[in-house]
Amino acid sequence: MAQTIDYDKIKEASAKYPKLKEINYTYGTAGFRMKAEYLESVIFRVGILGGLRSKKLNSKVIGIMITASHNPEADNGVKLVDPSGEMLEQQWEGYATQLANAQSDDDLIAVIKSIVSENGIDESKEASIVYARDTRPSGPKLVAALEEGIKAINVAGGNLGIKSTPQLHYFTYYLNYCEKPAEGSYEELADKLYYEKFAEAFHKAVGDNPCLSPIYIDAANGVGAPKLKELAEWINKINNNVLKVIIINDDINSQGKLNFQCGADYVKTGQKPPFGLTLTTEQRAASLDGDADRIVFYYVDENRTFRLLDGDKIAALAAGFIIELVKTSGLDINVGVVQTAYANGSSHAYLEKELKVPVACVPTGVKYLHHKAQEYDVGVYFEANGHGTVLFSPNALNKIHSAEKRTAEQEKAIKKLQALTELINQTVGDALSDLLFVEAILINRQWTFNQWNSAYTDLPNRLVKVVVENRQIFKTTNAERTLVEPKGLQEKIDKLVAQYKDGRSFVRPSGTEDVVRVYAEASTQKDCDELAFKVAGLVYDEAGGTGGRPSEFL
Ligand SMILES: CC(=O)N[C@H]1[C@@H](OP(=O)(O)O)O[C@H](CO)[C@@H](O)[C@@H]1O
Ligand SMILES: [Mg+2]
Repeated sequence: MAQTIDYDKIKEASAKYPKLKEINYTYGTAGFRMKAEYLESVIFRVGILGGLRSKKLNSKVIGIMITASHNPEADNGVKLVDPSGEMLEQQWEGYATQLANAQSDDDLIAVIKSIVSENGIDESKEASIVYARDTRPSGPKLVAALEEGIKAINVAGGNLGIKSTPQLHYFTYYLNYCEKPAEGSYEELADKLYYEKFAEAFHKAVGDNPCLSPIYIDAANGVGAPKLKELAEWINKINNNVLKVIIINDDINSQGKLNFQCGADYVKTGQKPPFGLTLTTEQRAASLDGDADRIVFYYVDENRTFRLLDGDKIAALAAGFIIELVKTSGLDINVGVVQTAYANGSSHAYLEKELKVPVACVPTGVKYLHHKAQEYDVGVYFEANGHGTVLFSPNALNKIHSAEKRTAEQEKAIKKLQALTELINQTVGDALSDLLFVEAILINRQWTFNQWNSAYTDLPNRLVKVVVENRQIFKTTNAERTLVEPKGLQEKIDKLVAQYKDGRSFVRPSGTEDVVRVYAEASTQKDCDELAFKVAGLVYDEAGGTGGRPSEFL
């Protein structure tokens, strides 16, 4: 197919997807995300942008995912994925915003032409895109808009159908950097290659250790339900019963249920089990989010206290296991952990003092964590909310996969490391891959959740939202832990924090919601709540709080 850009064709197609005048779109931390009915023109244009990006990168395949993750079912969103499976490069986020906001069809053409000229894009280059969607009812209509965009810019598009976000990331990477698949539809291949890879790696990582008790998985009534079911079947086809998952909240066809009173975000924020799950002390459970790229684990202890094993706990488990294997193997590989300011203070202290591993703190948003993690041979990164993965550098992969002349013990450790490099989805945080590697570590250690949890005790913490007139006036530094503006506010926060044992609090504008977030922790829940609501009250009173002062603010 000749793939030159036909601007008249784009203009004609664009007329069917006029921009909604009153809306100002921003490609934020998680791409474009809002009520689904506002997104058609945006997604049409994202199809065009994907074509331009592919042409710019010498015909490499670009991924596009239509999802709004843990948001309510009525929302939707879209994000682009670069050829290696990473998030879209930052400069192009700006182009995405410009394209989405072009008012008329002529403006749109002008923006496209400026992107072409700024980037020296060869318009005649071949280009291709693969795209997928989650289970939201608005998905098919938005896919149709995307396909119109892809057609308008005359590039090849491959529809993967319903997939988890990490599957789309992995398949995009696969098409660009692995053997080209010989036959079969992309929709089927994107499942098969994924299941095959992770099922085999899981068996390698588990070895012949005895398996654990069943784990209940709350799939948030999202795409994780069918995908995990198939993945588990694939795993148990190789060796029956090695992974026993009981999937709940698996109804992907029922209106309004997606992420409703269930899912990783609900459990993490509310510190309680999802709808449909009453836990006994023996039960192990985990929750995915709506597009299956986050996971948190939990159980109730012998006092019937709910215990959450969040992203910080996953990072500690993974780092501890990998460090031990690296030591035993005798390989010269460094390990580092990357967190954000939301990581619990106890987890930070445990990593630095007990595991003696370097810990970096970066601004919120997976792309910052991912990039920082690339600086280590093995970079473990997790947001407290359960989104994260482990990256092995080319240097580390080379050492792990070509180590020779070792003792039996070293050999065993190296084999485990090799298995982990395959078991972990290194393109992006992946709830299903994370589930498998957590289970593999626990199986190797023969640990209960309680043993995993005992590494350190979380400091009580509280996250509060404050609605303000203009969140753009909040400027931070020091990986978002210190406010620079509004001037003088940080000093006042510091004075409050100083009144509490183990007190810590910081304030930052959200990148995904029109609110300012206040985080606080302290040695008791009572102190921590008091600190959080005092800081929230301070922000409300001194920095343009609006919509009524919530009664709990102090
Ligand atoms: C405190 C918190 O959980 N923040 C979330 C949230 O970002 P905010 O910028 O805080 O709105 O959404 C991001 C995208 O999903 C996620 O990466 C991040 O961890
Ligand atoms: Mg998600």
